[in-house]
Amino acid sequence: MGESSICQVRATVMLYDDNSKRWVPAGSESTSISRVQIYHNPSANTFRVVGRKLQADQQVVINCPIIKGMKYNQATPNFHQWRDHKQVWGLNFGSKEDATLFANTMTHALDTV
Ligand SMILES: CCOC(=O)[C@@H]1C[C@@H](CC)[C@@H]2C=C[C@H]3CCN(C(=O)[C@@H]4CC[C@H]5C=C[C@]6(CCCN6C(=O)[C@H](Cc6ccccc6Cl)NC(C)=O)C(=O)N54)[C@@H]3C(=O)N12
Repeated sequence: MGESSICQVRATVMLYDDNSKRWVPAGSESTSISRVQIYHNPSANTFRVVGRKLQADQQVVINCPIIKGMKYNQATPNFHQWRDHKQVWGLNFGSKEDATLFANTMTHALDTV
C-alpha cells in the first residue's frame, strides 16, 4: 500500500532565510504558485508535505515529513508556517479556504503520527 494524497491546495512555498531575515521562494528563484499536497502512507502511518510548481517543469519545491510534536503556526489566515530540523517553511495560500483545508489536514496528521 503506497502513499495517497489526502489534501491538495495551492500555495506559494517559502523558506525563511535567517541571514537576510527574509522569506524567499522555495525552489528556483521565481515566486510562483505550487500545488501542495499532504501524502499519507497508511501502512507506515507517516505523512509528508509535497509541493510541485504549477509551471511546466513541476519542480518539487518541498518534500517535508510531518514529525510528531511539530508545531504548526497559523501566523495569519493565509500564511502558515512550521520548523523542520534545519529550516522554517511558510505557505502563502491562494485562498483562505485552502489555508483552512490544509491546516485541518495538518492538524489531523499531527494528531495521528
Ligand atoms: C505582511 C508582510 O509580510 C511580509 O513581508 C513577509 C512575507 C510574507 C509571505 C511571502 C510573510 C507573511 C506573513 C507574515 C506573518 C508574520 N511574518 C513573519 O515573518 C514574522 C514576523 C517576525 C518574523 C520573525 C520570525 C519568524 C520568521 C522565522 C520563524 N518566525 C517566527 O516567528 C516563528 C513562528 C513559529 C511559531 C511557532 C511554531 C513555528 C513557527 Cl515557524 N517563531 C518561532 C519561535 O520559531 C516569523 O514568522 N516572523 C510573516 C511575514 O513577515 N511575511
